[in-house]
Amino acid sequence: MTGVVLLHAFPYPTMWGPQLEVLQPRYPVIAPNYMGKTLPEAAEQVLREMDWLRWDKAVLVGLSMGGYLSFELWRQAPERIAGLVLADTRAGADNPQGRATRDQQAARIRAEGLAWFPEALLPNHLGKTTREHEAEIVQSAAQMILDNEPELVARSLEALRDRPDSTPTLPTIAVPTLILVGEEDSVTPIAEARTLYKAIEGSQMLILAEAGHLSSLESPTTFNTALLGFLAQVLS
Ligand SMILES: O=C(O)CC1=CCC(=O)O1
Repeated sequence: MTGVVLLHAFPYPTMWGPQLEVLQPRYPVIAPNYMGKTLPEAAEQVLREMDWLRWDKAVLVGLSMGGYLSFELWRQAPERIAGLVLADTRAGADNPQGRATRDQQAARIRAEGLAWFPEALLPNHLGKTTREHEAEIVQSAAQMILDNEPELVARSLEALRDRPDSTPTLPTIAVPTLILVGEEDSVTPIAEARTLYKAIEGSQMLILAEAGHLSSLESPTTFNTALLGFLAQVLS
């Protein structure tokens, strides 16, 4: 059997509500929470869940950190992957400044908890349109951050810091791939999506209007239409 695995962004393990709503009546689908795990550990967790469900393959839908994990899964078990949706993500590793910021943030979370973290993340993670006009989405994203166990957030920052450069992985990807990016994504902007599109042979790419980095939350209708269209192609 082939299912759909939704791989969340950091630190939003419960972000897939709008997608689960449309997918659950149509496809076998899971949305694992891998906060606190390294990417290799998270990949092992996903493969174990697929084994338990007796899925031989899955379409992976990875947003941001979920995209980083999709690359890791492709390296570990390409034979288990039927297709990829890479949303608002990038192939490159952190630069030294990015790694230092992860360390500072992890140390502050361990010292102070998470109360300060939504204000640090959301101005970048949400697009201008959402921040100015969608107070409910802003509030819900903030609550998702606060609902985490602080130590798991700190460990995930270390996992992000330590992820490898996936650029050499891109040309090896040989399954149908859809690349999505919010037009207002300032974290992994359109140029990053184009890099993926150019390096993954046969991939498709779509820019989502009025969405930022968390495009599945910010523009769920457009995101879901693109996702369902892709799944209909791959799983028919
Ligand atoms: O911090 C990054 O590398 C980009 C990012 C934002 C959310 C996420 O999952 O990763």
